[in-house]
Amino acid sequence: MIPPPEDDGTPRPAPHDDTRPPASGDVPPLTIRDLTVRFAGLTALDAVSLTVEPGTVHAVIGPNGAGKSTCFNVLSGVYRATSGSVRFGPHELTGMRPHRIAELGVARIFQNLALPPRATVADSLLLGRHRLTRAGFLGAGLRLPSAAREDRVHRERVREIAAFVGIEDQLGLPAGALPYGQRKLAELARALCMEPRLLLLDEPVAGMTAAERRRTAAVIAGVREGLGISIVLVEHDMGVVMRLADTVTVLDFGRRIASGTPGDVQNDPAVVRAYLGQEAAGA
Ligand SMILES: Nc1ncnc2c1ncn2[C@@H]1O[C@H](COP(=O)(O)OP(=O)(O)OP(=O)(O)O)[C@@H](O)[C@H]1O
Repeated sequence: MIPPPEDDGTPRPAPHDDTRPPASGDVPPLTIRDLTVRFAGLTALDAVSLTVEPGTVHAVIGPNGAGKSTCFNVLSGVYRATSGSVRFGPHELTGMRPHRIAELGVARIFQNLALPPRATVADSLLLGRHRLTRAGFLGAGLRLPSAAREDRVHRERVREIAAFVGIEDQLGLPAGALPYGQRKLAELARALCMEPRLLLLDEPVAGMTAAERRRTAAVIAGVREGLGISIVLVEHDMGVVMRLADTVTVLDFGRRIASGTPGDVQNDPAVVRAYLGQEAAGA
């Protein structure tokens, strides 16, 4: 059972059960080489390279329009690369369909809310476990004892993950009835229900209150430390980036302009110029 996280502490997930693949130790590097994406004359990503080491948090930051979402869309199979390569261990992800990428253990949460609003949070989280279900449609339909047993195990795991994220009391509610911040936490929980090896987080704290931001950051830190999975984080909140990231890659106009520890990139003159340029443009 996962203990509910302390508000100011780092939550820790439970040990593995037999319905999910071991994450830690089974996480390959994500290697992006010379990734280029063009849209009708506009180069959204220009020969970007980066490596996400197993079990680390790698933040991708940059001013508006820098190419962060485009990068995520290629990683999750939504966009096709014009050229370059994205490897997750032995698998080349470019050209793969989104569901095949998901089957490799790559889970994404979106910038905008994506949970079905009328389904209960519990049902949405159970759907996240679809890839791990062995009984299949027929076994579940025939109410075989093995299917019932498996269903119980999955429901228990959903409850553990919900408690870990701090939404256990909301499991019976429709997702649409939850306040915005809790809905985003429910999305994070759904992604964790896939037992991913690589988690793509697209602005996970955008629109949240300060307390929800702290909670989400603690959950993400707990996921990294407890499960050992890799996380790619796109986030505008620099406090969250600085707290969570092991490595930061900075994009500007589709190009990688810096990469290193949070401390390194924070003081990099090219990064300061890129962000000052954005402020000047917005002024
Ligand atoms: N489907 C598309 N068709 C045409 N242009 C696109 C498409 N998707 C992104 N772009 C363009 O690619 C560039 C990079 O956009 P992208 O959304 O990746 O930036 P971003 O760093 O995620 O920005 P933000 O922080 O505002 O979300 C922008 O100029 C954008 O207009």
